[in-house]
Amino acid sequence: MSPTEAMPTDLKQAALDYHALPKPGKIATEITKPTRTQRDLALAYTPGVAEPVRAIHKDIEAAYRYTAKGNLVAVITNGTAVLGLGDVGALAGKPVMEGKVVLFKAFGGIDAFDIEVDTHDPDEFIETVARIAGGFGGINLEDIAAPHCFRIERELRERLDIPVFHDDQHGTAVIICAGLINALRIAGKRLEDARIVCLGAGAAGLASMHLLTTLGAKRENILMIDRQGVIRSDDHRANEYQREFAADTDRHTLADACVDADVFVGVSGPDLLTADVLSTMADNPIVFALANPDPEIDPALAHRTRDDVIMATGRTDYPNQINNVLGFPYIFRGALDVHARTINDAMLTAAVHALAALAHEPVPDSVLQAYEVDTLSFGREYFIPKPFDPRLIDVVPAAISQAAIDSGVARTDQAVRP
Ligand SMILES: NC(=O)C1=CN([C@@H]2O[C@H](COP(=O)(O)OP(=O)(O)OC[C@H]3O[C@@H](n4cnc5c(N)ncnc54)[C@H](OP(=O)(O)O)[C@@H]3O)[C@@H](O)[C@H]2O)C=CC1
Ligand SMILES: CC(=O)C(=O)O
Ligand SMILES: [Mg+2]
Repeated sequence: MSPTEAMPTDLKQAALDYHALPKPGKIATEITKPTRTQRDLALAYTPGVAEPVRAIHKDIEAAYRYTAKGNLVAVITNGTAVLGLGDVGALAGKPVMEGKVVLFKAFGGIDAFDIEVDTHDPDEFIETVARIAGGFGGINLEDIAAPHCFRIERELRERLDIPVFHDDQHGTAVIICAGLINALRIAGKRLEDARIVCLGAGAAGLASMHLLTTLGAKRENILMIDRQGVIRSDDHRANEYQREFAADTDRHTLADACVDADVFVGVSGPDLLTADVLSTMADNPIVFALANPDPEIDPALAHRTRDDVIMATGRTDYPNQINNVLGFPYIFRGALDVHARTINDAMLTAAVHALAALAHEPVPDSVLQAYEVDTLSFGREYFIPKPFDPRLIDVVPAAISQAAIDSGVARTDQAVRP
């Protein structure tokens, strides 16, 4: 039985009530200026509002000074890969997008709007986003299925001079890399030698394996798998993005691939890693079962199967939550603080190392209280910071802003937080 099937009905009902009451949805807008008097209105609206209009007309960079642009991110989806639920359509993706808006605000202090674009045509999607992007300081693409997500992100990056960031690719990649650096240390293994199996060769899988190789993982040690099996160089079905990882191997199935593997990364769907297959992995196997809401293997089953397993999921209710919530609020915070034009690999790498290092530091009491535990210290049950860690907002954005400045993509060389 998967964890969600095991989820009590009252929790499912509580989730529906949470979203419905006391008023529908999870977000609203907030006014930041006085609006009580005739004079307030004359400033906020006509005639006063004409002054910032003229200033921006003369110099578009003035939008950062006179509008909410600099602290505003659009969370945009087409609903084609919503969590692990698949192509549920743009509107059904809205609760997740509102959720991302909540997390941007709660963890990053960033204002965000969710936008659901109802099209399966990547060109229509790109055109829609490009035309509304100017009012935002950044674009967070969310839950857009591979392979369209790759072209959508590349073309929008080329067209826009604000960060365009596909969270499921790069946010996930950052957290997987940070978690894996630390998990490998616990296992007593090196990234350079690790034999890695990645189940899911879509947005999250391909971006994560790509970032891992830039950090030292060997491409020849990685096997990528989708519904058809291992992506091999002698089959011709791989798309242009998967071909980077097409392997010279006679292993065809997930079971073949996992024999003696050091690491399993699951970014696919529920209950796909069986106990039998986990049994064949190398000693101290690292299992990141990251599909949401149901992981590739129930952690309880994994621990019953192997007492040496080093385990993480994408969920909040188990130890070691490898989830992009640890990434996007802080990555955008660091980027917005220096009005960055883009988010590049140097910034992602800075985030990886900042997150990995923080897990080695003593854990603040507020985190222990939030998780109702007496102690947490670096080890099998804690190798990635908790989302409620109050140090994240200082440590990660600072590393991102500095990397943006050093790599020449910041508009200012001093971080300014609105
Ligand atoms: N913890 C976290 O922070 C994150 C977790 N995820 C999770 O990762 C999963 C994938 O997301 P994303 O990459 O955006 O989606 P995509 O649609 O881009 O890719 C999904 C990939 O998973 C493969 N897959 C799906 N079901 C199976 C299966 N039964 N057997 C083998 N392969 C399968 C697909 O193969 P095929 O093409 O053959 O169908 C495809 O390669 C989701 O469950 C999502 O919740 C994603 C981002 C962040
Ligand atoms: C966490 C997330 O972004 C996902 O599962 O799609
Ligand atoms: Mg997502």
